[in-house]
Amino acid sequence: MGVDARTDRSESGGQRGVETMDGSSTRSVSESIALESRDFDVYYGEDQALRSIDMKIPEGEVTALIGPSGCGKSTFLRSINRMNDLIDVARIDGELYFNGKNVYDDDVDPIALRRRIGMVFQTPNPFPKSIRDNVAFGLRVQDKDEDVDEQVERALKRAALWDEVQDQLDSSGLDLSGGQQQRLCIARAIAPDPEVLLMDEPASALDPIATSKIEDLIEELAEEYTVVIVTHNMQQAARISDKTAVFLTGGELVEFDDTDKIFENPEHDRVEDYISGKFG
Ligand SMILES: Nc1ncnc2c1ncn2[C@@H]1O[C@H](COP(=O)(O)OP(=O)(O)OP(=O)(O)O)[C@@H](O)[C@H]1O
Repeated sequence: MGVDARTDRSESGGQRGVETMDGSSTRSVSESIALESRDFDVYYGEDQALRSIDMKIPEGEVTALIGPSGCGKSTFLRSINRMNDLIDVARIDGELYFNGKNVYDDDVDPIALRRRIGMVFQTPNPFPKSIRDNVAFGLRVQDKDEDVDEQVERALKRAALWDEVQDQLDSSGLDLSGGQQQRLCIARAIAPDPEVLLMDEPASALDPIATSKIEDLIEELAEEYTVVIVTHNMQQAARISDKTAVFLTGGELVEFDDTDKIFENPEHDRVEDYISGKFG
C-alpha cells in the first residue's frame, strides 16, 4: 500500500530538532513525528467541518483532541485512518501524512492503512462472538492467524484484561461488563500490532472505576503506540495526554501544544475561556 514509502514532503516519519535552554547550557532534543496534517479541510456536502488544519502529532505520545461539541474532533480523528471514506458526503482537501506518506494518495489501501492505525469507539462494540474470537478477528482478517492463542493472550495482557478473562476465553464478549468490553475492544484493536491507536471518547460510556482503568491503560499503551484520543473530559485530557489540540466552533484548530502549557498558560484567550468553562 506504500505507506512505508518515505517522502521528503513532510516531517512525519522524520526527526524534528528542538533547541531547549537548560540553565546556561543548550541541549538539542528531537521528536519523531508520526502524523502530520497540512492545510487539511473536511467537508460534509456543502458544510465545512474542518478548516486548514496543520498539526504534527509526535510518535509514542498521547495527543488529546478537545473542544466543544461539533467542532470537528471526531472528524479529524476519523480522517487519520480514512474512516471518513465510509461517509458518502465527506470530502477532504489538503494532506495528511503517516510515516511520511500522504494517506490520501491513490496508491494507499484504506483497509491496509486501518491495520496500522487502529481505532476504538465511544461505545464498546464487541462482536457477538467469544472473547478469543473477538481478539483473533483482527489477526484473521489479515491472515496472521499462526499462533493465534499466543497472540490473543498477548493482546489481552496488553489491554489489562487477561487476568480477568483467562478462564473464560470461550464465553461471549457481550457477557463482560462495559469497562471489560471496552478493554476487549482495545485488545482487538492492538492484536494486529498497529503503530497508532485512535480513540474516540473511549471512556465516556463507563463508570468512574472503569474509566480510571482505561486511563491507566492508555498511559501504558503510549509506551508502545502513538495514541490520539478525543475526549470531552478536560480533566481526563490533562491527566493522560502529553500534547493537547484545542478545536473550537467552526472546525478551527486554535492551539496545539504541550498539555501543561495548554492547561496552565494557553496563548489564546478563547482557549483560556474554554478551559476555564466559560463556554462549551
Ligand atoms: N456523517 C456526517 N454527515 C454530515 N455531517 C456530519 C457528519 N458527521 C459530522 N458531521 C458534522 O460535522 C461537524 C463536526 O462533527 P464532529 O462529530 O466531527 O464534531 P465533534 O467535535 O467530534 O463533536 P462531538 O464532541 O459532539 O462528538 C458537525 O457540524 C457535525 O454535524
